[in-house]
Amino acid sequence: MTVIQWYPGHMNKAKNQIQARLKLVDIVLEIRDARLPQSSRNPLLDQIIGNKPKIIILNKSDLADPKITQQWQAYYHRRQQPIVVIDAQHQAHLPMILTAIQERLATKITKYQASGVKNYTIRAMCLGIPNVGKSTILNKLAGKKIAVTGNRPGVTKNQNWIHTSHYLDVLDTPGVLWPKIDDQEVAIKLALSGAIKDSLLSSLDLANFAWGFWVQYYPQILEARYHLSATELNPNLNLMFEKITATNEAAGDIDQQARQIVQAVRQGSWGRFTLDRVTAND
Ligand SMILES: Nc1nc2c(ncn2[C@@H]2O[C@H](COP(=O)(O)OP(=O)(O)OP(=O)(O)O)[C@@H](O)[C@H]2O)c(=O)[nH]1
Repeated sequence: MTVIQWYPGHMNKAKNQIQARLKLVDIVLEIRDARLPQSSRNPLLDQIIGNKPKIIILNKSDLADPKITQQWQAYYHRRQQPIVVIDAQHQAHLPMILTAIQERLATKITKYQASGVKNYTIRAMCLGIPNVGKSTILNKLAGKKIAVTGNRPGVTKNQNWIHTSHYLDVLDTPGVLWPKIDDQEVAIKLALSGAIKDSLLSSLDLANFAWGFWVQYYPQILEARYHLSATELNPNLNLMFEKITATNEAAGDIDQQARQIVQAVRQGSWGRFTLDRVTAND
């Protein structure tokens, strides 16, 4: 996982690099974490890419709550925003990206075909915040391990095209944008999913948030894991420490317990989860 120290100068540099490369492509693949369909995006991205066609790829779907992923798919369908849900570790999921590109660029492709161009190439680039799986997706598209380099601030790279086995070329240099973390809740969600460094937030804050969230959305997991009855479960973690310390996995002082909770969430020991929710008004 890479964590970038993000300053306004860096942001501008990344923006300029991405904008320069945008001119080379027909379509943007915006990679997000399926556990955080909203928090793992940089809201500036749409401003940066303007009218360029875009497909959202919700990656790491194997870690997300499948019911909520379906709700997010419906949410973006309602907005006519193409979206693909994948687990990039599975090669078999990748054709879904190609299909979505074909659909999104159908008019362009039809034009090529009508004018007799047989060997047309569609060019794409991946964009996203750190750790969402950009390199993994590029490697899978390439069908081999390639040296993927993000546009780290201050580093100028030559870009190469990855020729996939189809009519699609993808830039081997993904655009990296820092997430918008001026909101404490977004920062906590990103830290719980491993997108930003632990040291940016206290484990206790993370554990408190996780506990409250699980009590609300996944209570059965906590009940089973910490041998609690439904009536014992309290959303306030401070009131629960004594009870959960009785289980092996959450022993030690409060800080230690908090760290264990965060680790358990990250490792998936608290099950699959989605921290961003579609609300009734969406
Ligand atoms: N479970 C799961 N893990 C994934 C998936 N895709 C990527 N990963 C893992 O997530 C971590 C980050 O993946 P990368 O491909 O390095 O992410 P990136 O966006 O290129 O990250 P930066 O280089 O920090 O910008 C790695 O440990 C991957 O193995 C997925 O679909 N499911």
